[in-house]
Amino acid sequence: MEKSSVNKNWMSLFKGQNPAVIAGPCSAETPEQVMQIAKDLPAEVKVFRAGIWKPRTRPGGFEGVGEIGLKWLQEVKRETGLLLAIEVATAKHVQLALEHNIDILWIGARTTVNPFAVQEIADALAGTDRVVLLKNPVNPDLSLWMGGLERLIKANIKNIGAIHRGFSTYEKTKYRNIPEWQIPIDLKTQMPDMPIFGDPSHITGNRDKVFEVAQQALDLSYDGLMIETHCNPEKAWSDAAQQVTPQQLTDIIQKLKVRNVTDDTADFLQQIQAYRIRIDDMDSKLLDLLEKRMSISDAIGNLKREKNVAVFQQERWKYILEKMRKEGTCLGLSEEFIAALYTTIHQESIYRQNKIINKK
Ligand SMILES: C=C(O[C@@H]1C=C(C(=O)O)C=C[C@H]1O)C(=O)O
Repeated sequence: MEKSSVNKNWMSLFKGQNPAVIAGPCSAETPEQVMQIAKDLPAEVKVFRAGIWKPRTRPGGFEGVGEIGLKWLQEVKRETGLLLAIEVATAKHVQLALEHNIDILWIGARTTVNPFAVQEIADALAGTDRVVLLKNPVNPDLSLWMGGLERLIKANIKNIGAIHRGFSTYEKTKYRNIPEWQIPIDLKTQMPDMPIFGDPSHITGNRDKVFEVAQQALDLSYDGLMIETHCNPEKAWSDAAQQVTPQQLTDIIQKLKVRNVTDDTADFLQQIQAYRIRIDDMDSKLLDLLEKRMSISDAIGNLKREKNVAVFQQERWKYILEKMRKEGTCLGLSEEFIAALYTTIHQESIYRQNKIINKK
């Protein structure tokens, strides 16, 4: 990965606003609609978004106004000075976006899943100085997300970034697309210079929850937010449930707390250092205990080998998981955490015993 070729300089488009906010309707509907929303947006917003071509899950829905909408957006830019952001999904979209001086082009989650499609767009944009943002793929696959970004980098597109819009699930959950925060955290770890935007509208699918997810994104030091905004959300031609009004967006931006990367005061540094020493000490003890537990599991593995007993013991595993769930929740630890922790421990334990039992 050519890490050094990613830069955040293009973030200056947001004129120092923190958080950087891209806002506007899910879809451009009419010239009046885009202009009204653009004019009503709070002054903190410097980039106007609107979908021109809409990839719908099933045919028959509103598929976007198409090319004509680009002229309406140009009018918005002329009148308000807002920069423009749209989604592109094909080389043709890219060509039209470039011709109409769109400043930020984003690649949607349904496109990111297809490396051929991302490559086609990267080729069409090769060497551009426009900003290109890539949404995460709909499925929780970090490599696919990174692979798309790498295709943009390889096409010598300098001004790039990622958008976290959450991941599809078959089950109904609290949100429309589950955030799986660990995936963008891993992306940040692997591509530290990559600017990342949160898309609370698509994660939540519900305007009442946009604030909480936007705040969570800022708590993780995201560089910006994309928030769908419409003057009459209930009547919107697409994504009616998740769009906020310009007034609601103003309230959200005012309420959001931007976290500092760190704090230089002696008081903070002293306190955090003291805590971290304790955590380091406990981590060493945890590892020591885990190693001791694995040694006992190895001994059980040897015993099973001698007596020809199966490695996986369903009843015992069920008992441990239940017991630890109960003890854990009494201690204020979440059930999910206990389940994930013990599943990992059990997997390793099984893996080691398997090796022992099959040793030549
Ligand atoms: C350690 C054992 O083997 C396996 C590993 C377990 C564990 O690590 O706790 C529990 C049950 C078995 O699936 C055992 O049989 O007790």
